[in-house]
Amino acid sequence: MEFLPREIEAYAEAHTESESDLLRHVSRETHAKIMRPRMLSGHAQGRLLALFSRLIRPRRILEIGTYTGYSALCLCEGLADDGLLITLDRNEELETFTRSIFAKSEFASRIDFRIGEALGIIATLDETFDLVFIDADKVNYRAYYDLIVEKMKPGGLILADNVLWSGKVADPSAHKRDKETPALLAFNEYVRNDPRVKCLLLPIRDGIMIAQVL
Ligand SMILES: C[S@@+](CC[C@H](N)C(=O)[O-])C[C@H]1O[C@@H](n2cnc3c(N)ncnc32)[C@H](O)[C@@H]1O
Repeated sequence: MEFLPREIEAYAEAHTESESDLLRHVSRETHAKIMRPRMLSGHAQGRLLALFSRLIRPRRILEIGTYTGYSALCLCEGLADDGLLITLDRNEELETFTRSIFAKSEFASRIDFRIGEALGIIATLDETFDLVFIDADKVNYRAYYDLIVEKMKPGGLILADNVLWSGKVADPSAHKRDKETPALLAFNEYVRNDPRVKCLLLPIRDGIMIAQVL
């Protein structure tokens, strides 16, 4: 499914800050060589992630679901001078490709890329975060959120991608067709009712839940 009519997407992108040469390279190489390139955040969403990061100037960012590094590089754009981004992915087959992308970046020394199951790694992190991007397996979103919300600095942002799941969350006939839709329905409801945060479900691309921790 296209998230937006193609001509609208093209118009919006034409009136949005361009991608850097490195981000264009990541996108091109991912589409040419890697399975499921649709998972990559892409131009408009990447610019939004970069904007959030530049507004917050985070010292610590956590990303759950690195894939080929596109969104990680966008999130790094606002890092404070002594800032660090930790990014996690369980797919060992992507490691060499993604490390080679990070090595080309001005942020290479400030990216801590870890391979493994996200739940296990997050539980070991003894950090507090200013910005978190959840973009891994949808069935674990609630578990990631619960682990992370306790590790957030006041005012910090938790962003969760794909919370509209191609519109299935708003289509009752689709609610039982896969395991992701009920998990995302429960996640969106949980965040909406969580007194620890203020939230906005932003219907850009596949939907981003934005939760600001009080
Ligand atoms: C949608 S992609 C991430 C895209 C990337 N954030 C971007 O915007 O360019 C999801 C990634 O999460 C990883 N993933 C899925 N389940 C995971 C888990 N339980 N632990 C760690 N990584 C996981 C997958 O291997 C995949 O690379």
